[in-house]
Amino acid sequence: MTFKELIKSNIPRSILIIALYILYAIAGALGEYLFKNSLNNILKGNLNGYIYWTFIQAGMEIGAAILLPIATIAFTKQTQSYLHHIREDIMQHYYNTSNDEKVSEMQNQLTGNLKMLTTDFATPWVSILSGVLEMFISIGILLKMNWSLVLVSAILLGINFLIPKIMEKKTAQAAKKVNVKNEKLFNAIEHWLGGLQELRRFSAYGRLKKQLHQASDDYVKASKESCKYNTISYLLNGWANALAQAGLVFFAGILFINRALSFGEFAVAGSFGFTVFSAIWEITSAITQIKSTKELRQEISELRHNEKRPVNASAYGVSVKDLKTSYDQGETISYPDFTIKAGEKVLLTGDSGTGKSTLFKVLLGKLKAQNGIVTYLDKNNQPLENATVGYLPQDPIVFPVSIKDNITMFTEKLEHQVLNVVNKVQLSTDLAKMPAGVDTIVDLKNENLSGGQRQKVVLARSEIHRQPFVLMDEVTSAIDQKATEKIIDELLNTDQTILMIAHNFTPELKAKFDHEIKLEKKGVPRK
Ligand SMILES: Nc1ncnc2c1ncn2[C@@H]1O[C@H](COP(=O)(O)OP(=O)(O)OP(=O)(O)O)[C@@H](O)[C@H]1O
Repeated sequence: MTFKELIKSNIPRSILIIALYILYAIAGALGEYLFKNSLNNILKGNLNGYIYWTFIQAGMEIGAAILLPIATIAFTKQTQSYLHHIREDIMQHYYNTSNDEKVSEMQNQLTGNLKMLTTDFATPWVSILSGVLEMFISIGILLKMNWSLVLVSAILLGINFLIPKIMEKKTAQAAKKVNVKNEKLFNAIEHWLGGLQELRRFSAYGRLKKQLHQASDDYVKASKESCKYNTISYLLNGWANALAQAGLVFFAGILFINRALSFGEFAVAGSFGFTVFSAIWEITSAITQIKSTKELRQEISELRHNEKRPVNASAYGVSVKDLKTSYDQGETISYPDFTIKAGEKVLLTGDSGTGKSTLFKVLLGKLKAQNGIVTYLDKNNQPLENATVGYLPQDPIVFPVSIKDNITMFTEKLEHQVLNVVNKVQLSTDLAKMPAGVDTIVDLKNENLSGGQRQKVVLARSEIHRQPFVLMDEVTSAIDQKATEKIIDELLNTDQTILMIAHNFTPELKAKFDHEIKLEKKGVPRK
């Protein structure tokens, strides 16, 4: 996120915003400057002149007061539509990355971080824009009155610019810490509130409270620290600014005594000094705020740098040789060599913890093999590079749309096959009990589908999309024995290649598969 990008996101609106701020600054400055004429007319005892200039001045001030909110609304619109694009890019990024378990990180990026960008990046730019304009116009007016006023202002300004440097690093570090703690808080909410029912069942409110308390405490502490450094920075800037204003008024007074300024000019010089230094204060505070978001902006721009999701060919089979994997600080798991040819139906069995799910992670490219070769095969069982395989997890993922859409995944041309696949996965009897049938909307909150029904929906989805090679992780674990047997018969009757993890299958059911890969504990695999 850069200012240039923000401007470029809608150039005509950007021009309008800049024009509105220029007009606002001119109207405001003229209003102040013309006060000089009112004062000089009072000193001369000219009432008509005084009234005339006072009305002109008031007109200018009213104009400025109307222009500012219009400019602010236009700028807010610009920022929000730009953030909308960023939000879309971030969504695209998470859609494209293969690692799915990042809900809390995504939430943090889409809510907390974008909010932070609005308050600490976009809004300060308004202060900079209006501040710079006010400063230049005021300096121009001071120059018109007496060049030495500008010289003294410049020296005082230099000092004012240097002051914020003292706190810059601290405020940036503190902002980064707030971001880290915010993500941790989101993580805690996701992980602990996700299991609320279970915690209730075991009366574990104390533990829930402790976990969330800790995470929110850390976040509050980091926010407080960030606020503390921002306040110190604000105070330092403010003090330097107040001193500079007093210095300029003092110098204008000397010029008045030496008759280098009229009384009216002396009076408004102070007010222009105030405008210049207030503008500087606003600008420096805004710059500090913007700089504090540097790392955050870098992180977001990396997220926005979306690479296209590669479209890989579909695998029809796989060959595994000398495969070993291990997790950090975990045991090494060795796998037997095996080949699954196109169209074969293979069962993957083994006790808990023998590495069945880990093998799936390697085949899906989510986990790197420590040793060995995994070769995907095409239709003719020839090696294939960078191929994709389908995957059905044990916990079926359904969306809050109709059962039909959950099966077709919004591909209209597949709709005519829905009833056929619904029969194959034994979902028809379940649908018969639902008044809306396949048009029943899946209610994730009230769970209107049972675990077994959800598994059937996901199996139907896989069946209708016909991925040539699918890894299935206990996909019938919640379905009754009779229906499971019928579903397996249907699955085995297709030309799909299937590698299925299953527990507790009867010997008769197992015998229907082409072969079985049995994993054993302690890295002693047996085929
Ligand atoms: N993310 C992880 N980090 C560290 N160790 C892990 C991780 N995931 C799994 N393991 C370990 O790897 C081993 C194999 O686990 P895996 O989940 O592959 O077994 P599994 O055969 O699928 O078990 P189950 O039948 O219970 O699902 C286990 O010892 C497990 O503790």
